[in-house]
Amino acid sequence: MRQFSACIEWLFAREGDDFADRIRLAHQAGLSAVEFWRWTNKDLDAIASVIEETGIAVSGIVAEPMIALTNPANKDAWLEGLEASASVAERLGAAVLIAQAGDDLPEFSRAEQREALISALSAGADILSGSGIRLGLEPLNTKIDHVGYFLSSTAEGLDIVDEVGRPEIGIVYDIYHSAVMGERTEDVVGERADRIVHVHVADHPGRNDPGTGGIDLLERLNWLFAHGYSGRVGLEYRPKTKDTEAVRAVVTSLSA
Ligand SMILES: O=C(O)C(=O)CO
Repeated sequence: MRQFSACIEWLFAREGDDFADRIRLAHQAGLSAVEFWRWTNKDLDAIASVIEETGIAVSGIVAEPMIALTNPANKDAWLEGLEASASVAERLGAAVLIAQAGDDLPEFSRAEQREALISALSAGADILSGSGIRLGLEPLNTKIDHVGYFLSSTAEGLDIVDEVGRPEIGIVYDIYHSAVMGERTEDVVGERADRIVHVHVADHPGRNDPGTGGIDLLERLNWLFAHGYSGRVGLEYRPKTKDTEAVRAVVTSLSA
């Protein structure tokens, strides 16, 4: 059965609720996993205790600090943060850490930035080795949400992952970002679905609930699972309503 993970930065975010409350709501809605972005701004004790209470899983968190890996000067600070992020992931049972490449920096050539990225990720693989945690580099769209970001191409992200050549390093494939960039999943992923550590979905336009826009999300998910992806589907969208039933309907509509 396809497993879903609610991104509680947006889902179940009701006024006055803290993140522990959002996790409880996700559990009540029948979700088996949640994910969130930064961990340094969260009450980790409260989160750990609600995970214990509900039995829900944390699928992934973001590796901090979120500094540009495209800048070689950031490597040491990022690696130090990665160690701390991996400890938090271990504590919460999260198998995925998300890495963002950072902006395309005018003071460096594209080749220099790619080199910096590969060097940071390779050293990051040493830190994660044996932990069971995989780090996913996330391509993002540069047309709407992340103008100026270095990595908007899924194929280039996969090339970088292949150049690093370590099982600990993969990509997060966000179908929304990919579709906004005009990519077709089968063209850009090809035979490399096993390098995807996590998938995100949202519809376009609006980055709202699947079914509110024009992306063929179910077909793309079906293709990914048929071609070797076996992880969770992260519901990372801005919900149009705060209605739990709407989340359930999304899960049903994207289930195999
Ligand atoms: O920052 C974004 O837009 C993301 O997709 C984070 O996962």
